[in-house]
Amino acid sequence: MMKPSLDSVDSLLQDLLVPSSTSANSIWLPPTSDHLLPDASPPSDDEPEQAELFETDPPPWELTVQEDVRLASIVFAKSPHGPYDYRIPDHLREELKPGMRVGVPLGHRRKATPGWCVGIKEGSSAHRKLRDVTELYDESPLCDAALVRLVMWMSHYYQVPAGQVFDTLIPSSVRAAAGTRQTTYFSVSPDLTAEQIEKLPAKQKSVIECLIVQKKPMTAAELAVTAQCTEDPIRRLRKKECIVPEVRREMHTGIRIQAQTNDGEAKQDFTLTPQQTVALERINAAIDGGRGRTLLLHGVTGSGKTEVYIKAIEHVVSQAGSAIVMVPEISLTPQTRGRFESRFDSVAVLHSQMSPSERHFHWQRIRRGEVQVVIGPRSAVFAPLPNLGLIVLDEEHDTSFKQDTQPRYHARKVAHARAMALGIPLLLGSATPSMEAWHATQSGHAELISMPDRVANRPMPDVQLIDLRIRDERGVSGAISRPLHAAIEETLRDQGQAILLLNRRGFATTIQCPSCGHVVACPDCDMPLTHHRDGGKAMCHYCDYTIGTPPWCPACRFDGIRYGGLGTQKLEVEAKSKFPDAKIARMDSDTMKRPGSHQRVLSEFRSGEINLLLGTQMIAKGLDFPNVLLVGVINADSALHFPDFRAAERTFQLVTQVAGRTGRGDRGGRVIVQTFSPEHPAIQAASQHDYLKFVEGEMVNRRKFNYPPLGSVARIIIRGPLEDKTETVADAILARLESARDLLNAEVRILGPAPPPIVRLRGKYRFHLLLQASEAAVVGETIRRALADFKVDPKEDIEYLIDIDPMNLL
Ligand SMILES: Nc1ncnc2c1ncn2[C@@H]1O[C@H](COP(=O)(O)OP(=O)(O)OP(=O)(O)O)[C@@H](O)[C@H]1O
Ligand SMILES: [Zn+2]
Repeated sequence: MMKPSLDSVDSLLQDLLVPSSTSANSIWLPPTSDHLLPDASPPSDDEPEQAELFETDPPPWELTVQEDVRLASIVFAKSPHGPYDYRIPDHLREELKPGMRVGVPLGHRRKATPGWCVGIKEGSSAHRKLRDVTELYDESPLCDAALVRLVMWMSHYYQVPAGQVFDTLIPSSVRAAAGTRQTTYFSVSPDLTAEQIEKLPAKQKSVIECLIVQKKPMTAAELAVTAQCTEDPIRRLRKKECIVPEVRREMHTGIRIQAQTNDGEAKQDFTLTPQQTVALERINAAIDGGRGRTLLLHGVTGSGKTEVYIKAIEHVVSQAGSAIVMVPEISLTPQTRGRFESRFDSVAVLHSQMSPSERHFHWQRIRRGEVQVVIGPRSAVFAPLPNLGLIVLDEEHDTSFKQDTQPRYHARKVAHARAMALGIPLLLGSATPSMEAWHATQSGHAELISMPDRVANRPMPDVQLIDLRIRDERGVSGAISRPLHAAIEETLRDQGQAILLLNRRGFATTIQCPSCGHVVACPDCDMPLTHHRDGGKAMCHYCDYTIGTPPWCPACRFDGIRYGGLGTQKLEVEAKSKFPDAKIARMDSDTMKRPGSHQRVLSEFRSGEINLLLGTQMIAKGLDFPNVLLVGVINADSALHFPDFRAAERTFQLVTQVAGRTGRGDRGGRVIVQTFSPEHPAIQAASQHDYLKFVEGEMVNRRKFNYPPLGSVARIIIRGPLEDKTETVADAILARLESARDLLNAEVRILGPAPPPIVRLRGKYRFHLLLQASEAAVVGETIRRALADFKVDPKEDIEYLIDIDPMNLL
């Protein structure tokens, strides 16, 4: 039998799902297909070909009967990935639907292989050897037809097996039915006659009468209590088939919807500002328009975007619709939750600290249509709301919306695909829109809505740049410069609150021997270890490798080893000694490990128990505290010199966002930014609150090199335990990419293979290749062609990963 031709599968999908538009940026193009999958059958080259042994063609008189078979396309998470066709046996004909899990024979495997049904069609098995679907694992589909199409689109676009996308889309807690148990209910057999009942022994008779009176199926335990008997008569009735069992899967009663949370912020409802009113009108018009479109709400920090989202969702809910709101995980603060929970009857908040049964419970509620608003991080984009009317992506520029493991999807991109397929608006919101979103507004793929002013006529805070190259500015010791020191003192004196940003955790970021120069590094990643004061640990921030901090140099035994570089722990020590009366809290991923720690610190900050909050970018986003009179940025350049074309964009966003945490009340606010590069355009623009100036300048840089959003980039990472073997595979991939490019006559620039900035990670050597072209489809097709049947010898333990639209080039 023939192997399915990948080319044909591929080009079909390509035609179906990615319209070959000539528009500049296919990032914004929707999947638009109602179709499902092309024909294919599982590979069987490892099986003896039946045709060689027998005559398999059916005799002509059987052909007509065979025309009428129903086929299911099945995909798998592990190789081979499918889709392959299977015959649906008669007893599953009515039950099996796309979006369900099945078990099918695959190759020589003894046990049924689990897979997902992605399509059903009528067909003929006359000329093909088809095997049957043997198991059906779900009673109803785990995702509807629209989500199945989204899976197929993601699989195609991100070049990930559809089975793996399903496993991402449907949480494992749902697949495992976490928090449920099977219960057997009994009802009276319909065949049981009154005469037969009369003849039953007394106990059994009373059980039957019980069931008749109650008019509903009951469990054995319930029956025993109601009929006041042991379980023995029930067992006997069951054996005689006088009562029939029915197994149901039910949620534990133990799971409760989490109590509504709030950090103490008073409930609000205000009249909208004129800018908010206009924004809302335009969003509502899009909701009513019934077409898929993207809107970018560019509102400066403190312009009241959240209120606009809430009002727009109220509009959706008033028409019996529902909405998804995605926020960076870190903005899932009690404040955000509280604002939504106080305005809607039923909100489901999804977050990473949920237990599997909680997650499953919410998923079921969402699917049953009991939830109006789902709030969560990027994975909320898959929430199975039945009447979805709006998707909101708040802080759309945030890098946490890109998943950094397979499938490496971006929530913005997937949300766009889902919204367009459903014909509903996608609302992106940010004070510092990503270059991608901005470009979309400039190229006509998204509508721009601006809110250039803060609510209540509040001014943007003044920003003062401190040039750290000048000794007088820098101050004598420590990380807090003289002017910042004075400003903190003044703020504390005025009973105000201050926020200090330092985007590095730990105490010291390098541990180096001043005698021989040895730097203590991770044996698996070659990156310097960070010294953490609590517990005296030296940790790798890339793989969590941890040792006790060495008291002397491991290389030359010199005992004056030095801790260099500055982390939040060290800043905390400095702040405590410089401001002994201040109540200081540190917020970074080390102090925020325990569930609820976030909420605790933020409530204490709101109540004023804490007046100096310092931390990593965690404190830079979304927080809205009116009494914050000062924001200090300890080192604005920390992200500026990364080898990444987005370094300037990230710096601009971080500084603008953290600066935006002040001046949000009636008492005003100011910002002090310490930097070694005060003249850098990103820092200049951030200090002037000038987004337009920044994007315009940055767009020129991007255009020069055809970087996103003007072109499209993909990255292939090759990793393995031996450097030279890994490089050989990388070279082989390069050769294939080049010939695919030539074959397709595609204009694709291929860079590398080269070692990325992180040369070694978790003990694996790494190489990467970058592909660039003006259209995503061209990059994607080149990779698909090149790697369709590329296999690495499994003995060598070398992997390659495809990252479409990478957000991180380390
Ligand atoms: N129309 C209004 N009148 C008065 N206050 C308002 C109005 N709309 C919103 N606010 C308040 O203004 C503050 C800022 O709003 P919000 O937090 O939504 O800003 P934002 O645009 O999301 O800012 P950021 O991008 O910094 O997170 C909040 O305290 C909010 O309650
Ligand atoms: Zn490491």
